[in-house]
Amino acid sequence: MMDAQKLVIFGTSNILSDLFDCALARGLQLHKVVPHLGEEVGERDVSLAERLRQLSLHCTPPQVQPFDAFRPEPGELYLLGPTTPARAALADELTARHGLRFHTLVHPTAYVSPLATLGPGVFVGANSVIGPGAVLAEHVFVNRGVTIGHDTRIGAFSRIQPGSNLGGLSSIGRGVTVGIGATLLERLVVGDHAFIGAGAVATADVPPATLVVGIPAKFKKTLA
Ligand SMILES: CC(=O)SCCNC(=O)CCNC(=O)[C@H](O)C(C)(C)COP(=O)(O)OP(=O)(O)OC[C@H]1O[C@@H](n2cnc3c(N)ncnc32)[C@H](O)[C@@H]1OP(=O)(O)O
Repeated sequence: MMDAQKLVIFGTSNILSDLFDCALARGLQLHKVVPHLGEEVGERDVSLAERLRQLSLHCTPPQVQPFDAFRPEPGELYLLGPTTPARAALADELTARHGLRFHTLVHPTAYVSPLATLGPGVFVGANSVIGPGAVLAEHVFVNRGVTIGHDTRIGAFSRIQPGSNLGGLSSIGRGVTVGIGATLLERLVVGDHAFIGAGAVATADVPPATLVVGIPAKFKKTLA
């Protein structure tokens, strides 16, 4: 029998359990978690230790390895743990140190058109649908229950939060966040590092590094 492929996750975030869930649903072995920067656990967050304790009730939890002790081993698959656009620096560091090639992880309940293209490091969560001709650049994070319309392109390190719907023929920049439950009409251009607030309906193009909120989505502030 072939050994299961071994998933290594770099950095932690509140989304870690979704990555565990998806990996298990895909039959991957949870091999290692390699924390990056010190973990900030807010009052309403769940710590890595607690996540691993909960996981150990179901399966063998991954080993936690310090960042500097990590060395690549054969049979490993690599994914980033944090979902903020700031994780671009982590990807760069791992590429520079170890020349890693990142895995593309898709939940088995997601539908990805065979005519779509997913870059390395992309995650697609449960029940999401990626339409034909869609192109997701490296490390795009698609949460649960998202739809991406046909021919829409999404730049590297963008994250699309649960239940949001993106129309077709749009161009979404790099490091963009689409908040939970937002809707973007078709044929839009969203600039790099823009933020579409939760529940917004974007009916027009969004300039780079701009927060828009509401229905229809309006300019709220320029982001640093
Ligand atoms: C599995 C999971 O849990 S995934 C979770 C995913 N989470 C999300 O998608 C959340 C996305 N976050 C948001 O939408 C947030 O509201 C943010 C990031 C836009 C808030 O940004 P901040 O810079 O903190 O804005 P702040 O809270 O200071 O609000 C600024 C103004 O915008 C308003 N505002 C903020 N968010 C929204 C929103 N989504 N819709 C309407 N108005 C909003 C605030 O009421 C405030 O208005 P005011 O100036 O009249 O007082």
